[in-house]
Amino acid sequence: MSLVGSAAVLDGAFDSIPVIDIGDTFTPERKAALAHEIRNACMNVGFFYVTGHGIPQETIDNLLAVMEVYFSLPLETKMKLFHREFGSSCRGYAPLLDSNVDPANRGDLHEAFAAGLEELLPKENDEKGANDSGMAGANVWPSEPAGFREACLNYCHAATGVGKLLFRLFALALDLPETYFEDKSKNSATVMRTIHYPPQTGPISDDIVGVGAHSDAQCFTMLWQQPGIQALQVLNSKKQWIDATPIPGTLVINIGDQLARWTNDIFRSTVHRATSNTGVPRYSVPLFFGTDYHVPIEAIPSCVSADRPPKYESITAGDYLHKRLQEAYGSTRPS
Ligand SMILES: O=C(O)CCC(=O)C(=O)O
Ligand SMILES: [Fe+2]
Repeated sequence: MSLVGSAAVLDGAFDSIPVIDIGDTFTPERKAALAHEIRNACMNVGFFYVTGHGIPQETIDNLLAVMEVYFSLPLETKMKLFHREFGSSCRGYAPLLDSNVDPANRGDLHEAFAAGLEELLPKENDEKGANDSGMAGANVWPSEPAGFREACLNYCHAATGVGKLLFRLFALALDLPETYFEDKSKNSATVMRTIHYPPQTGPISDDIVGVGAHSDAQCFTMLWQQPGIQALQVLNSKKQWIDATPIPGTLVINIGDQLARWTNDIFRSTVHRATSNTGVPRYSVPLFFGTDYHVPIEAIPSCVSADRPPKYESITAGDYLHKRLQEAYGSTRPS
């Protein structure tokens, strides 16, 4: 069935999130079968877990270990890299209640540290800062704990490899050449956020939650979430919150608003939130994958028909992201 035809029958009334093994992409047949599974997940749910992603457990364990130490540092130490000093929420430290993605919320009850992809051995002339424009710029790194930068970058490099594979599978899922997104995401605006949610107890309140109901702004997100702690929930078309229970060894992938725009909403950018009242801290690590700053986001022809005309105006990825970050960080009411 055509993409537009399939979209008409899938209604987003899911009650579970599919698990897809991406470990075997060695033959064109296997890739095509995987792309089909991914297409269904993106059209009906907008979320799926992946197994077989190949990120070594040691890389994840090392990252969690440095995150725990980093977030336990005194606030004034972390505030030395306050992201508002650099004018980019994609770099540096964001304290509790700094962002607010849901206007009905009082602020997002988490603190985070953000960085982009860079080589482990810093280059003398880093082209990234020059090329990424407002989306990124050079990273900033805390001087403690030792090994923080290496642990973050090791994870970021491994996860970016998975992201590149997913971009290829998304292209196949959209009946496009496998490399469709490759030249559009060369200098990709990958942003990694390490997040700490402090312990919250009592009933879940919509007034102050870990991260309020939102959809993600970039093309797609790859999330590592701490095993054993339920927090992430995904909204279906019946307005029910479906738990995205952590499954050890998996990553959670979700479509963001830019890919929804590319696909004329055939791929769903599904609203989600994270909140936990377990009384223990929680850590998670989303990586947001986008295209390069000047790439125009406009409906892919296979996602358009006479019955489904383009829903969105063309906008560059950079301008779009800039607007969304203003909304999330500009409307913060810190108390
Ligand atoms: O921490 C989580 O489980 C989700 C985080 C999230 O949705 C985000 O950062 O966009
Ligand atoms: Fe999100």
